[in-house]
Amino acid sequence: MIEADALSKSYRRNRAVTQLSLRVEAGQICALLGPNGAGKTTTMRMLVGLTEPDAGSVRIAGSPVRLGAAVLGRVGALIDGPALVPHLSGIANLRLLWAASRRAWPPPALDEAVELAGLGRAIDRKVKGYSAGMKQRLMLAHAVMRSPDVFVLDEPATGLDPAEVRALRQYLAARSAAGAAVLISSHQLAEVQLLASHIVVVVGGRLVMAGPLDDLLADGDGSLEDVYLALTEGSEHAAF
Ligand SMILES: Nc1ncnc2c1ncn2[C@@H]1O[C@H](COP(=O)(O)OP(=O)(O)OP(=O)(O)O)[C@@H](O)[C@H]1O
Repeated sequence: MIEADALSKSYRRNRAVTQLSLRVEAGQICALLGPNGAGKTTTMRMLVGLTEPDAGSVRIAGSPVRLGAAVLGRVGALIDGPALVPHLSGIANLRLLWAASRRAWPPPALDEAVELAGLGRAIDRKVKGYSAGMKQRLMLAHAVMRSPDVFVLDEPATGLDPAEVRALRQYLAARSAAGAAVLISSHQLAEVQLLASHIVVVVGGRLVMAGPLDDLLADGDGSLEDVYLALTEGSEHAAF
């Protein structure tokens, strides 16, 4: 469903991503892992047309991706978050963001999205009174309310409490079981180990490992943290 081929992106002379290819098939939950500055967000932005690659290509469900491409209507993306309007309520913000799709309100999975966001009656309160976690949950609702079958989520669990993290994990597991392709970035390796079927590790903008989680864990003592730290050891500062 998600196919990225040889993506490269530089910011001035800083090579953020170099020749990166990855695949996420229907039914897979793929975790994109790497140290700070490894190029995860840049990669995800290229996958959904927010950043144009210098080289390489992206296809989703077989269609080339560029900003405004129709296929992006199938994608639930959480990257940097949409700009929220502080003086509008949570639900009014969702309505405003949905208006960009030029489809009739409400979106197909609005109820599910609002429930996942767990904002309760706060959905009708102004966003300027929201905590960081509440804003994150509203942005999550924005990503899922269109009932996407492709997910590109950059650190979606940031600011969520344990119950919300579990609800998100269960939601994504159910969606992937129903045939969705999910790509998620995270630094929470214990959570990733519970959620992901596949792992992609990037360091300094380059792919260092990709494959099924079970294969990755088979050689060690079963800890994703140990495997990940061995793969990325000494690289933390190389990315800066
Ligand atoms: N808009 C930008 N302008 C200039 N440099 C950028 C920009 N966005 C990212 N970079 C640089 O590109 C590299 C990759 O950054 P990116 O945000 O993709 O990494 P990341 O893996 O998502 O990091 P983190 O785990 O901290 O979120 C870094 O060196 C970063 O400083």
